[in-house]
Amino acid sequence: MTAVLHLDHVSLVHSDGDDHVTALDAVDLEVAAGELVAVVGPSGAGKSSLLAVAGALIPPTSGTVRVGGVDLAGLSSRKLTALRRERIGFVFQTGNLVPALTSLDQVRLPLTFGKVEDPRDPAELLAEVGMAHKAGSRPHQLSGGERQRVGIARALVTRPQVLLVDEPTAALDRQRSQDVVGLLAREAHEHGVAAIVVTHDHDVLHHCDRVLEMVDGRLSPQGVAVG
Ligand SMILES: Nc1ncnc2c1ncn2[C@@H]1O[C@H](COP(=O)(O)OP(=O)(O)OP(=O)(O)O)[C@@H](O)[C@H]1O
Repeated sequence: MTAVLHLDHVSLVHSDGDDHVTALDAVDLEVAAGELVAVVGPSGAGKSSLLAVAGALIPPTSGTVRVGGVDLAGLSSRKLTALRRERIGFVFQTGNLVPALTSLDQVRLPLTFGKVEDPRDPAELLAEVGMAHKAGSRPHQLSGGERQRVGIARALVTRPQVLLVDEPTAALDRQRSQDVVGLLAREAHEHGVAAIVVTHDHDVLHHCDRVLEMVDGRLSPQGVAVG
């Protein structure tokens, strides 16, 4: 399998005056096209930092991040913005939808920021995530699970190579959590997306192809002590 997302010895140190916090400590990670990787771990372990670095939102302090073979360190801020828009999809805890927009317009939104080669059809995508019947609804008319589905469709409309998902089930009951993570797995597998989902929810891990654990900024296969 081809790895789409490569992190090679990535460290991230947050500095605040004389205070230094190592959020990521020499992280190596490869995620292949069509693979859903779960990252679990205690609060403050560095999981959000991992998504921020993998998603080209924060440059690492050291190490290399490559998306689709492109080393992010070599890119201007304009090129980084374009790469984020075209190749990376983000899904946040609560869906992060725009209050005034209908579900269909939420999914169209990423296509209005600039030219996208070969986007997916927003209406078809909405149907694929089981939300065609709510195409005209606004976020306040949707349940938490429905908002997440719309947020997932929005993240996928540009056909990203990489999908980064932060705690998608935090606000959901058990059944909806299963449905949402099952949907993420299906989308990753069927559309060849390299996906990472950060979660505290151990009930959804069976949907994922691999489970990694982050402790004190270090990443290891779940159940393996970090030394
Ligand atoms: N901007 C920042 N400045 C300073 N320290 C930061 C900053 N962002 C994160 N940190 C620190 O880096 C470490 C990792 O934080 P991060 O948010 O990545 O953890 P997390 O695993 O996502 O936690 P949670 O599960 O609570 O969301 C923590 O010690 C945190 O306090």
